[in-house]
Amino acid sequence: FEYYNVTYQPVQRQLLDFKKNHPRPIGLWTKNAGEPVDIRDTITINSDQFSNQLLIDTVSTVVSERIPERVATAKGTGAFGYFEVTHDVSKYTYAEVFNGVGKKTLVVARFATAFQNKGGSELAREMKTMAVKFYTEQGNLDMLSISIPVFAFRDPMVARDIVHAFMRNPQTNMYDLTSIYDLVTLRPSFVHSLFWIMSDYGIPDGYRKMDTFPIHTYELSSKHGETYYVRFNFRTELGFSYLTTAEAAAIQSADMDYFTRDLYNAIDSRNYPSWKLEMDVLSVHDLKKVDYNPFDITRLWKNGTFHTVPIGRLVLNRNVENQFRDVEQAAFNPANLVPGIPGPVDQVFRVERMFYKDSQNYRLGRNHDKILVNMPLYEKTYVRDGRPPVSLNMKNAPNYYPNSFHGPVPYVDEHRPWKKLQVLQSFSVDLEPAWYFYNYILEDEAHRLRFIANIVLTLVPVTPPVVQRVIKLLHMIDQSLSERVKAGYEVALAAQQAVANATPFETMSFRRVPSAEEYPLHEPQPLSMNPKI
Ligand code: HEM
Repeated sequence: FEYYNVTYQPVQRQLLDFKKNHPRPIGLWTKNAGEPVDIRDTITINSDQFSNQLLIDTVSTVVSERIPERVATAKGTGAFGYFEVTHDVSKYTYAEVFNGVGKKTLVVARFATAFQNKGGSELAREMKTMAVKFYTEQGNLDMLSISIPVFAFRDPMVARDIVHAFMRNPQTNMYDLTSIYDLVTLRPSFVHSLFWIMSDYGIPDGYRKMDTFPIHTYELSSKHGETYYVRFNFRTELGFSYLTTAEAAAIQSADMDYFTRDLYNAIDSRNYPSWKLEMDVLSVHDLKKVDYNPFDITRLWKNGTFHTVPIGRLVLNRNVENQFRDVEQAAFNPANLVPGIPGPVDQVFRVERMFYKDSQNYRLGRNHDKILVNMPLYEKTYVRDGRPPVSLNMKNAPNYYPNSFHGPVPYVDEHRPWKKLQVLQSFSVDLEPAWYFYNYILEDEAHRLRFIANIVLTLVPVTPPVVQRVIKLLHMIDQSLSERVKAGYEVALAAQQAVANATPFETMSFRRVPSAEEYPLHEPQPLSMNPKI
């Protein structure tokens, strides 16, 4: 391998690496049913194509390679790794995965950017995500987390509207800032998360360098029957770092896959990305004292009302070998919980419990839990049949419950809490968290300026009545913020106008090749009137 150039990035030399690891062809090529391929079948021009099974296999499989992309977080990548318990948290939960310092659990993690389609840009200013599936001895625990600590809404009814407004316009097929700001001003619960996105937290410098937050307030139970309410945080051990809008734009012009590249290269070079997992804790006693709703996923918990407990480390140390098999087919479901973690109690979670399954049934099929990457370490169910994969389909075991013939039996979880908190939420929107964010979470004037510049930049293409509503909403949050955004917006608009005036738009034909247009066969026909339009 004289041509093996070690200065290539790992992503660029994957094929060379494969060849290095396999000095000879990996075997005989076969048709789909296993018959070895004769070399004369590989070229089909002027042959009896209908008798060529290789051709039929090839074309019929390539045309059906695609499955629906995820409706959100379609553009992503993933890796395997492990979670190691570093602190004793048995006081809070009896979940095996978090018990026993030094204990390691295999995980698969998927990273994505929220609203891009599969081929989209990772440099977009939007939420990034990390979903982790812990293959625990008590079943899969899935934690879905996002790169900012608050969510956009707490009424699940708007889940569809955020997907529609933040993704492509049905006519123009373009991302449309007008629809985004329109929805934000009509549903002001969005504004707090939008503020986080408009700040430096909106474009982290790659997946490795972002903190992520599972958002919901989870109920935990201890083996002594105590209940705790916690918010988990994954804190990157590399330290959070971000890209400015200008830096991101510069990178994007050359590399829309910057985050994927960075993650793959780092893992391949053994710079394993890692996060500390910790939790902010409120006891039932604390819960009664707080003057805010700790289950509201659009707001932060107030400093001084909770304490933080470290749990362990997440380390990603193995790139996946096949993205489709292990990442595209991965089905993360926040309802996949384990004993000791009864899970979130808010109303958004209740809807997630129902509809992640729905999305995965649609995307991957009803038996998605039997796809290799989703299979738990141990599983015995009464689920049978349906579209493949069916795995062993429980072979000849009894297929109904209860039965008296030794099919799988339930156990008694002695520590399971017998009370369930019922959380009621109010519809009113509190703008104080957004005010607090602008004045206190943005740590200095320089960050505030970048934040304002990012808002201004995104307002320029928005239709003026919606801009007015944005300014009004900002005014209700903080008067000086709205004045600064308004002033910046007017300057940006004037600058844009000046540029437009200086360079009048001209159309020019660059056609170099003859085309049918130049040799019309018939006069253009008027479009027939379609009564349905
Ligand atoms: C009613 C509320 C919600 C709905 C309807 C919803 C819907 C969805 C859907 C349909 C997917 C694609 C799932 C798939 O096909 O595999 C998804 C992915 C995701 N969602 Fe949500 N979501 C909701 C709330 C949340 C919340 C509160 C979080 C915060 C942690 C969240 C974080 C994520 C993440 C991290 C992914 C990516 C999973 C992956 O990488 O495969 N979602 N969501």
